[in-house]
Amino acid sequence: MSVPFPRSTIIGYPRIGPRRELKKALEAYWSGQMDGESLEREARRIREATYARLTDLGLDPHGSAIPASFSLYDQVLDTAVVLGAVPDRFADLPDGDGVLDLDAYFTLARGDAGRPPLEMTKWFDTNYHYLVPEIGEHSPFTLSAGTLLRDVDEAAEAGYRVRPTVIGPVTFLLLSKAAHGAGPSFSPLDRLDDVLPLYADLLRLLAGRGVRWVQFDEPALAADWALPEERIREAVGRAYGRLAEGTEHPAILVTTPYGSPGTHLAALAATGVDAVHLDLVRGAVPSPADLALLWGKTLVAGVVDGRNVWKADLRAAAATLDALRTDGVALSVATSTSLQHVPHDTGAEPALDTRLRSWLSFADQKVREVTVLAQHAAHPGAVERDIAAASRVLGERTGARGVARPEVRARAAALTPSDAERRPYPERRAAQQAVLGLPLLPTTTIGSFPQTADVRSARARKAKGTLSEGGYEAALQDEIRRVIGLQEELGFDVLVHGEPERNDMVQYFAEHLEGFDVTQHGWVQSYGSRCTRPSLLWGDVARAAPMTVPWTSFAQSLTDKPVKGMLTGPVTILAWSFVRNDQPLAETAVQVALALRDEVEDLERSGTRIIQVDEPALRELLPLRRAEQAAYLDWAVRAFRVATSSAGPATQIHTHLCYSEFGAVISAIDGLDADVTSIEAARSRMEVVHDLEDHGFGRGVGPGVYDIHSPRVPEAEEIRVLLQRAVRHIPAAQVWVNPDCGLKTRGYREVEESLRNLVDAARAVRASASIPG
Ligand SMILES: Nc1nc2c(c(=O)[nH]1)N[C@@H](CNc1ccc(C(=O)N[C@@H](CCC(=O)N[C@@H](CCC(=O)N[C@@H](CCC(=O)O)C(=O)O)C(=O)O)C(=O)O)cc1)CN2
Ligand code: MET
Ligand SMILES: [Zn+2]
Repeated sequence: MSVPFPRSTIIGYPRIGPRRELKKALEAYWSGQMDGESLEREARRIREATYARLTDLGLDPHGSAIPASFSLYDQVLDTAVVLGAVPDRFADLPDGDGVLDLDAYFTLARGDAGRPPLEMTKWFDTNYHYLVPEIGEHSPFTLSAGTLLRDVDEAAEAGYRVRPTVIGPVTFLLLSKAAHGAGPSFSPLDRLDDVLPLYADLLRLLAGRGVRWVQFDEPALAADWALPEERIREAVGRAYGRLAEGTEHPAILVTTPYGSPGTHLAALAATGVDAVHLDLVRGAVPSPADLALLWGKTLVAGVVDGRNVWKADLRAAAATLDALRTDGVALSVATSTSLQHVPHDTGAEPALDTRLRSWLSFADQKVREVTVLAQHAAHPGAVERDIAAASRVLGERTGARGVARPEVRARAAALTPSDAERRPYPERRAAQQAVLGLPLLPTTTIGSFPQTADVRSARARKAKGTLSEGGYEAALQDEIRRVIGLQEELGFDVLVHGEPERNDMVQYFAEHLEGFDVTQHGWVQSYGSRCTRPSLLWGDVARAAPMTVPWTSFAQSLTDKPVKGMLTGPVTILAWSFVRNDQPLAETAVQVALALRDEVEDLERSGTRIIQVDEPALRELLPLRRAEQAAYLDWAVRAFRVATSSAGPATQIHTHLCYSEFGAVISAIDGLDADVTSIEAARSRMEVVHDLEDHGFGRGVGPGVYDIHSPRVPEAEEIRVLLQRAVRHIPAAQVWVNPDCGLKTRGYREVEESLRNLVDAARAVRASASIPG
């Protein structure tokens, strides 16, 4: 019999540190300013501080309630390393005593001169990015559990019995891609039987270290995949049937965050696993029949939202827990997902409006909510005061000024279909060509130029008050002058102002729109050491004044070439913010769209002839279950069109997409009705042009020809080959030439050279392309 599962837990905690200590240590190490020993020491300090903090907040330090969920870079990479699933090109990396050396680990994550890193992609429907393991038909697996064992021992030394967390075998293989050279019918899940013995060995090793509970994360069970559902269900049953066999292993918790496991729940419940976690925020509350399946196990009820920052409705959560009370099923309380998606502590935000702050719950506050609800589950009525206090706050939030603004709602309600409709494309195309007179294969960039240390430091000094508004503005104008000058010198056809005024493409707009607030320290890991501060969208959204017009107009005053206005689209603004949870996303999207519509009108009025509205997160919010996708794409496309459709026919609307595979949503992209769509393509060697061709995409497209995620400078010849490939599949008259994405994370040296090569390549192809019609 296993030891009981703790009454309260969380399934993961932020790793970056309350003041981004891990980010700073990693970047210092990578730049050679910190040695490996110091980095390891800092990481250990962060882990121990986390255990101490979680103990203070009420998790049992000895009862396996604290997850050992730390990672130096990414949890999927960590599991790949545990399984020895390292692609061939890294075969020569040193691996001493079962612990991959630090530099080897970072080489997998970041690549080196001769080797590209593992590919990075979105983690479910979040703004977190994981590294994609590459699994071939015969890739060897070898257990390398050193880091996991070290974490357990180190915690024990400090007085904690923690719960190791690993990505479960089904999710690990579903998230992997087939290694280069695998047959067309191969899928990494075919290797399930080859990884299970390693997982079983791992369990034995952990048991030997005194571990009582192990957590296997299986978020993949909450999504639909290309493989048939039965195939995955069978894999779940086989995997956990095997791992839960016998008694010589720690008890097993399987988590299913980000949605409902659907029919996989029965498969899981039929195995000997000891506890199952359900996401009861995004996923459905199980029926009595489903509950009966869990007889003899612990149901770890994820009732506290791990994706959002609003104080929990404790009364509703308590009612959910009451409904789950079932004979023979032990109940434990948890978060719906890992807390890696939320900032550490609202206590770090003294500058935030006190009213708004009282509505918020970051990671540390959520741990408290979990422990309060666990007390309710054990002794109904015991925490009535806390529950009543939470309801009071919720009531205040509902009635607070700015949360429901009649004029904003009336405007959204008055929208008609024609407000989301522009003139037919052929008419627009002719009008735009008359105004713009662009050459074949026009060249442009995606918007941002390198964010220099000077620009960031100017922004930090302005925030501190040591640089005046005027001084800041002058510094940014200097930067815009440099960016315009550079683009003119390089010979670009459509220029940008470079976005130096933006700390982040979403936060900048949040700082200028009503209904939003921003935090000082609310950082959330996006990938590796990179973080964002998601904005807080708490009220009805409206635009008080133009947000971008002065910068764009200033840039336009410096050149005769057209300067593109640059906005972030409604879906992306929602995806990268913490959004109010008291109304459907679709309604909030329309409000943001209307605020952007005002900006589009002002840009147009000030003489801007081209306006780009970025939607890199269009694919990110796509529901994990197919059945819900059409409804989402419908409102997402409509929001974009509401934002852009007031533009006259001669105004050219661009959009930009990146950070995802867009093949699955090509129809929706077409539905945006943008005149020009730039889309990430260089990293995948132009694969997307096939999707565009098959779809018969009829308007302008700029498949990226320069991978901006790496400091490598592409040769003109290489870019020319990509462009040639593009014009073989898409009529040259439709093709634009641009990088994959913005240049803000790059340095000027490599950018200048790369852009010069890009313009050279465009000229070469222009000279050779036949102009149809
Ligand atoms: N929100 C969002 N999500 C996104 C993206 C994106 O651009 N934005 N891109 C995709 C990939 N994700 C990314 C996420 C973050 C970064 C990134 O570079 N983040 C920066 C922070 C950018 C920022 O907010 N900068 C601020 C504040 C920077 C800062 O740390 N300031 C220092 C002081 C600065 C100084 O004195 O030099 C401090 O506060 O301590 C600014 O420029 O003003 C980082 O982690 O370092 C890149 C890609 C998908 N999701
Ligand atoms: N306009 C933005 C930029 O160039 C688009 C970025 S998409 C992540 O940075
Ligand atoms: Zn982009």
